[in-house]
Amino acid sequence: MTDAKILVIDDNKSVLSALEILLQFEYKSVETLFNPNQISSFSHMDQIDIVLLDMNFSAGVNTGNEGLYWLNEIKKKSPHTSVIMMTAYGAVDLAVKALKQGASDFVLKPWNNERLLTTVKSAFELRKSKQEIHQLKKKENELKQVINEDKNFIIGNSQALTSVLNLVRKVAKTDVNVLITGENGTGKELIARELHRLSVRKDELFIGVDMGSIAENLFESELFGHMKGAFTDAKDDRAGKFEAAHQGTLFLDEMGNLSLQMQAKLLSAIQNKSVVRVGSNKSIAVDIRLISATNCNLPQMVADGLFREDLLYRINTINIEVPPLREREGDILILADFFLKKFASKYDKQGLRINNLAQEKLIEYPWPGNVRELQHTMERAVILSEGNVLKPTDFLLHSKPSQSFDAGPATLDEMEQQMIFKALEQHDGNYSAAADQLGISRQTLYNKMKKKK
Ligand SMILES: Nc1ncnc2c1ncn2[C@@H]1O[C@H](COP(=O)(O)OP(=O)(O)OP(=O)(O)O)[C@@H](O)[C@H]1O
Repeated sequence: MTDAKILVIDDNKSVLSALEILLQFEYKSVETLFNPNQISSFSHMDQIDIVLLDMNFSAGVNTGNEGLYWLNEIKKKSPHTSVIMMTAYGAVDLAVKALKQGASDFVLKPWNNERLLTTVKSAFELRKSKQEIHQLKKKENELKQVINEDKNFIIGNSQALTSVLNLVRKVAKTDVNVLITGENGTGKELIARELHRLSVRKDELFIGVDMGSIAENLFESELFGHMKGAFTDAKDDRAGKFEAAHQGTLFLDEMGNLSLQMQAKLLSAIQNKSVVRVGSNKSIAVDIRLISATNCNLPQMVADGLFREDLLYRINTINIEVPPLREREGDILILADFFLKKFASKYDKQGLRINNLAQEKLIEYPWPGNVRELQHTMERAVILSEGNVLKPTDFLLHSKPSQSFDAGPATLDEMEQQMIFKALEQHDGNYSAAADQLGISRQTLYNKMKKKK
């Protein structure tokens, strides 16, 4: 017995009882209505899976208009209920009209029992898959909301940041490709998320890809996807980041870290607005808004033969330069206060404040690691704080080695961070040079920085 609810509506009582008997053998619940006027007061239409609806109710009238009218009323009450129209006058144009208005099928009277049961069965299958799609869409939307959640409060009111945000507002509504440049930790990803949040694509996904951390041999599979069996670890068909971002925004971070070979593949996908999964030969169209970011000087890299000019041209329709924190002096204390409150609440240390001397220290410091460094500095100060007032000695700042190393790092992690900041500072934020000095790969350095985000 199928767990479905059927409603039969017909002004002919013998039709009602014949259908009731027939359907009761197959379906768990069969209800009948003799008068279509009862449809308006029928309280649980949204729980009915299938309605079998007569097209002609008033005796002697066979235009089918009453049926179409009631079809409409049912759909208004419960859009996902499947309605099968029944008529003794098998006019094709009427059937077409009913189907156009949302009926799922058509049955001619007198009906053939077997055919009618098959029609009801298919209508029920259709109703089930529609319900599933509806549920999936609902889940998808909920997921999208969670994923796109407002992680991004852009804090600060310096002139430099205000100009950036004005540009962001202007550019967000368009679909042009944007390149965001600026030192590490200045807030480039936050700006990219803001562009997405203010765009027409805001209800779709924002997919971020860290180009610096993708190994060369996995590049194509990560970005364009793969087919099952395309390589040893390809256990299933998988969509890449481009496909995942379809209709949304694709954010490619650390663009300066791509080899020339990766650049060529990327350019081709951007130009063709399509991707081919590894192991397939079918091209899949993708509609994405592309935002890229880098801390490298790409025009200089073009001049040095390290970056393709045609790719730079493609990704850089509009350039948004995020200034370093030392050029946004007005933002330092506002950000410090923001992070102070955030971590005070996280570590249950409400009521903390920064004294004047410490505030001066924060303002004077050049913040080579920018906002990210300020964030870590505040977190550490909050964790280690003993009283309610944070003093200069509570802030361990790395650009003055004598100070910071004399004070001594609190943990191994801290020491690692100090060394990383110091190396980055010595090499003007150049990851490769800093990694060389530290004796680790650029990717490892990168992961260690990101781990602290
Ligand atoms: N104006 C801001 N307001 C609040 N938080 C900020 C701001 N700018 C940056 N942050 C925070 O600082 C951290 C670093 O920012 P983000 O990752 O956007 O920088 P980035 O320039 O993309 O860094 P990278 O170049 O290393 O990828 C994040 O935790 C971010 O939330």
